[in-house]
Amino acid sequence: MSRAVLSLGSNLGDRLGYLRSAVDAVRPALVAVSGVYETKAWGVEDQPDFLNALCIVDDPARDHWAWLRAGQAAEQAAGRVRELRWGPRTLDVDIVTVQGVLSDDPELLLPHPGTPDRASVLIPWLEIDPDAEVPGHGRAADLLARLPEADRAGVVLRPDLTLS
Ligand SMILES: Nc1ncnc2c1ncn2[C@@H]1O[C@H](COP(=O)(O)OP(=O)(O)OP(=O)(O)O)[C@@H](O)[C@H]1O
Ligand SMILES: Nc1nc2c(c(=O)[nH]1)N=C(CO)CN2
Repeated sequence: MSRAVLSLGSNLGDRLGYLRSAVDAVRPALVAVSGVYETKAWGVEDQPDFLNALCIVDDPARDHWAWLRAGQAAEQAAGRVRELRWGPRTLDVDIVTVQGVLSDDPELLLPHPGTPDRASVLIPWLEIDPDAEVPGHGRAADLLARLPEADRAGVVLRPDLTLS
Protein backbone atom coordinates (compact mmCIF):
# COMPACT_ATOMS: atom_id res chain seq x y z
CA MET A 1 0.00 0.00 0.00
CA SER A 2 1.36 3.38 -0.91
CA ARG A 3 -1.13 5.93 -2.11
CA ALA A 4 0.43 9.39 -2.28
CA VAL A 5 -0.69 12.91 -3.07
CA LEU A 6 1.87 14.94 -5.02
CA SER A 7 1.79 18.70 -5.56
CA LEU A 8 3.49 19.95 -8.74
CA GLY A 9 4.64 23.51 -9.35
CA SER A 10 6.63 25.44 -11.93
CA ASN A 11 7.30 29.13 -12.54
CA LEU A 12 10.32 29.12 -14.85
CA GLY A 13 10.69 28.26 -18.54
CA ASP A 14 8.26 25.80 -20.16
CA ARG A 15 6.01 25.58 -17.11
CA LEU A 16 3.39 23.28 -18.63
CA GLY A 17 6.08 21.06 -20.18
CA TYR A 18 7.72 20.59 -16.77
CA LEU A 19 4.42 19.68 -15.11
CA ARG A 20 3.78 17.20 -17.95
CA SER A 21 7.22 15.66 -17.46
CA ALA A 22 6.44 15.11 -13.76
CA VAL A 23 3.11 13.44 -14.55
CA ASP A 24 4.76 11.29 -17.22
CA ALA A 25 7.35 10.15 -14.65
CA VAL A 26 4.62 8.68 -12.42
CA ARG A 27 2.08 7.80 -15.13
CA PRO A 28 1.99 4.02 -14.48
CA ALA A 29 0.89 4.77 -10.91
CA LEU A 30 -1.45 7.64 -11.74
CA VAL A 31 -4.91 7.48 -10.13
CA ALA A 32 -6.08 11.05 -10.78
CA VAL A 33 -4.67 14.36 -11.93
CA SER A 34 -6.16 17.80 -11.41
CA GLY A 35 -6.52 20.62 -13.86
CA VAL A 36 -3.74 23.16 -14.22
CA TYR A 37 -4.00 26.34 -12.14
CA GLU A 38 -2.25 29.67 -12.60
CA THR A 39 -1.34 30.84 -9.10
CA LYS A 40 0.11 33.94 -7.44
CA ALA A 41 3.39 33.14 -5.71
CA TRP A 42 3.29 32.83 -1.93
CA GLY A 43 6.32 32.96 0.36
CA VAL A 44 8.54 35.03 -1.90
CA GLU A 45 5.91 37.07 -3.72
CA ASP A 46 8.19 38.98 -6.08
CA GLN A 47 8.52 36.20 -8.64
CA PRO A 48 6.55 35.00 -11.69
CA ASP A 49 3.19 33.27 -11.31
CA PHE A 50 3.28 29.49 -10.91
CA LEU A 51 1.44 26.77 -12.70
CA ASN A 52 0.30 24.26 -10.08
CA ALA A 53 -1.43 20.92 -10.29
CA LEU A 54 -1.87 17.94 -8.03
CA CYS A 55 -1.93 14.22 -8.67
CA ILE A 56 -2.84 11.11 -6.72
CA VAL A 57 -0.66 8.07 -7.32
CA ASP A 58 -0.75 4.52 -6.04
CA ASP A 59 1.97 1.89 -6.24
CA PRO A 60 2.17 -0.96 -3.71
CA ALA A 61 5.89 -1.30 -4.44
CA ARG A 62 6.72 2.27 -3.37
CA ASP A 63 6.95 3.56 0.19
CA HIS A 64 7.04 7.27 1.11
CA TRP A 65 10.80 7.50 0.57
CA ALA A 66 10.41 6.07 -2.91
CA TRP A 67 7.86 8.79 -3.70
CA LEU A 68 10.32 11.44 -2.47
CA ARG A 69 13.05 10.00 -4.68
CA ALA A 70 10.69 9.87 -7.65
CA GLY A 71 9.79 13.54 -7.14
CA GLN A 72 13.43 14.55 -6.78
CA ALA A 73 14.38 12.62 -9.92
CA ALA A 74 11.67 14.47 -11.85
CA GLU A 75 12.96 17.80 -10.47
CA GLN A 76 16.50 16.97 -11.53
CA ALA A 77 15.36 15.91 -14.99
CA ALA A 78 13.73 19.35 -15.27
CA GLY A 79 17.12 20.92 -14.59
CA ARG A 80 16.13 22.29 -11.25
CA VAL A 81 18.84 24.15 -9.38
CA ARG A 82 18.24 24.73 -5.66
CA GLU A 83 18.79 28.36 -4.87
CA LEU A 84 16.46 30.51 -2.82
CA ARG A 85 13.98 28.90 -0.43
CA TRP A 86 10.52 29.47 -1.87
CA GLY A 87 12.19 31.00 -4.93
CA PRO A 88 11.59 30.40 -8.65
CA ARG A 89 11.99 26.88 -10.00
CA THR A 90 11.48 24.85 -13.15
CA LEU A 91 9.79 22.05 -11.20
CA ASP A 92 8.87 21.45 -7.60
CA VAL A 93 7.36 18.14 -6.50
CA ASP A 94 6.10 18.15 -2.92
CA ILE A 95 4.88 14.99 -1.23
CA VAL A 96 1.65 16.25 0.37
CA THR A 97 0.56 13.04 2.07
CA VAL A 98 1.26 9.34 1.91
CA GLN A 99 -1.56 7.20 3.18
CA GLY A 100 -1.01 6.11 6.76
CA VAL A 101 2.35 7.86 7.20
CA LEU A 102 3.17 10.66 9.65
CA SER A 103 6.79 11.78 9.65
CA ASP A 104 8.78 14.48 11.46
CA ASP A 105 11.99 13.62 9.66
CA PRO A 106 13.14 16.93 8.09
CA GLU A 107 14.08 15.06 4.92
CA LEU A 108 10.44 14.02 4.51
CA LEU A 109 7.83 15.77 6.62
CA LEU A 110 4.39 14.17 6.33
CA PRO A 111 1.93 15.59 5.80
CA HIS A 112 3.86 18.38 4.05
CA PRO A 113 3.71 21.23 6.61
CA GLY A 114 2.70 23.87 4.08
CA THR A 115 -0.46 22.04 3.05
CA PRO A 116 -3.02 23.64 5.41
CA ASP A 117 -1.95 27.17 4.35
CA ARG A 118 -1.66 26.77 0.59
CA ALA A 119 -4.65 27.39 -1.62
CA SER A 120 -2.47 26.31 -4.57
CA VAL A 121 -2.43 22.79 -3.06
CA LEU A 122 -5.89 22.60 -1.48
CA ILE A 123 -7.89 23.82 -4.51
CA PRO A 124 -6.51 21.29 -7.04
CA TRP A 125 -6.69 18.53 -4.41
CA LEU A 126 -10.36 19.22 -3.69
CA GLU A 127 -11.09 19.21 -7.42
CA ILE A 128 -10.12 15.53 -7.64
CA ASP A 129 -10.94 14.47 -4.06
CA PRO A 130 -13.68 16.57 -2.42
CA ASP A 131 -13.36 14.50 0.78
CA ALA A 132 -9.60 15.02 1.10
CA GLU A 133 -8.19 15.13 4.64
CA VAL A 134 -4.85 16.44 5.86
CA PRO A 135 -3.83 14.03 8.64
CA GLY A 136 -3.77 15.91 11.96
CA HIS A 137 -5.32 19.06 10.44
CA GLY A 138 -8.80 18.06 9.31
CA ARG A 139 -10.73 18.32 6.09
CA ALA A 140 -9.08 20.11 3.19
CA ALA A 141 -12.38 21.88 2.45
CA ASP A 142 -12.47 23.35 5.97
CA LEU A 143 -8.82 24.41 5.77
CA LEU A 144 -9.46 26.15 2.46
CA ALA A 145 -12.50 27.96 3.84
CA ARG A 146 -10.31 29.41 6.60
CA LEU A 147 -7.78 30.97 4.21
CA PRO A 148 -8.04 34.64 3.23
CA GLU A 149 -10.24 35.24 0.20
CA ALA A 150 -7.25 36.83 -1.57
CA ASP A 151 -5.37 33.52 -1.34
CA ARG A 152 -8.25 31.61 -2.91
CA ALA A 153 -8.68 34.26 -5.61
CA GLY A 154 -5.01 33.90 -6.53
CA VAL A 155 -5.56 30.33 -7.76
CA VAL A 156 -7.24 30.31 -11.17
CA LEU A 157 -8.06 27.24 -13.28
CA ARG A 158 -6.53 27.29 -16.79
CA PRO A 159 -9.00 25.14 -18.77
CA ASP A 160 -6.84 25.63 -21.87
CA LEU A 161 -3.99 23.65 -20.24
CA THR A 162 -4.26 19.93 -19.47
CA LEU A 163 -2.03 17.19 -18.08
CA SER A 164 -4.06 14.03 -18.65
N1 LIG B 1 6.85 16.33 2.15
C1 LIG B 1 7.96 16.69 1.50
N2 LIG B 1 7.98 16.75 0.14
C2 LIG B 1 9.10 17.11 -0.53
N3 LIG B 1 10.26 17.47 0.07
C3 LIG B 1 10.29 17.43 1.42
C4 LIG B 1 9.16 17.05 2.19
N4 LIG B 1 9.48 17.12 3.51
C5 LIG B 1 10.73 17.50 3.56
N5 LIG B 1 11.25 17.70 2.32
C6 LIG B 1 12.62 18.11 2.06
O1 LIG B 1 12.60 19.45 1.63
C7 LIG B 1 13.72 19.67 0.81
C8 LIG B 1 13.30 20.38 -0.44
O2 LIG B 1 12.87 21.57 -0.13
P1 LIG B 1 12.53 22.56 -1.30
O3 LIG B 1 13.75 23.26 -1.78
O4 LIG B 1 11.72 21.85 -2.37
O5 LIG B 1 11.64 23.51 -0.47
P2 LIG B 1 10.70 24.55 -1.03
O6 LIG B 1 9.93 23.93 -2.17
O7 LIG B 1 11.47 25.81 -1.32
O8 LIG B 1 9.72 24.82 0.18
P3 LIG B 1 8.45 23.98 0.57
O9 LIG B 1 8.91 22.58 0.85
O10 LIG B 1 7.92 24.71 1.77
O11 LIG B 1 7.50 24.02 -0.62
C9 LIG B 1 14.30 18.36 0.42
O12 LIG B 1 15.56 18.24 1.00
C10 LIG B 1 13.34 17.33 1.00
O13 LIG B 1 14.06 16.25 1.53
N1 LIG C 1 1.68 29.82 -5.91
C1 LIG C 1 2.79 29.15 -5.56
N2 LIG C 1 3.73 29.77 -4.84
C2 LIG C 1 4.86 29.10 -4.51
C3 LIG C 1 5.02 27.75 -4.89
C4 LIG C 1 4.01 27.13 -5.64
O1 LIG C 1 4.10 25.93 -6.02
N3 LIG C 1 2.90 27.86 -5.95
N4 LIG C 1 6.16 27.08 -4.56
C5 LIG C 1 7.11 27.69 -3.91
C6 LIG C 1 8.31 26.93 -3.63
O2 LIG C 1 8.25 26.29 -2.46
C7 LIG C 1 7.03 29.08 -3.47
N5 LIG C 1 5.81 29.73 -3.80
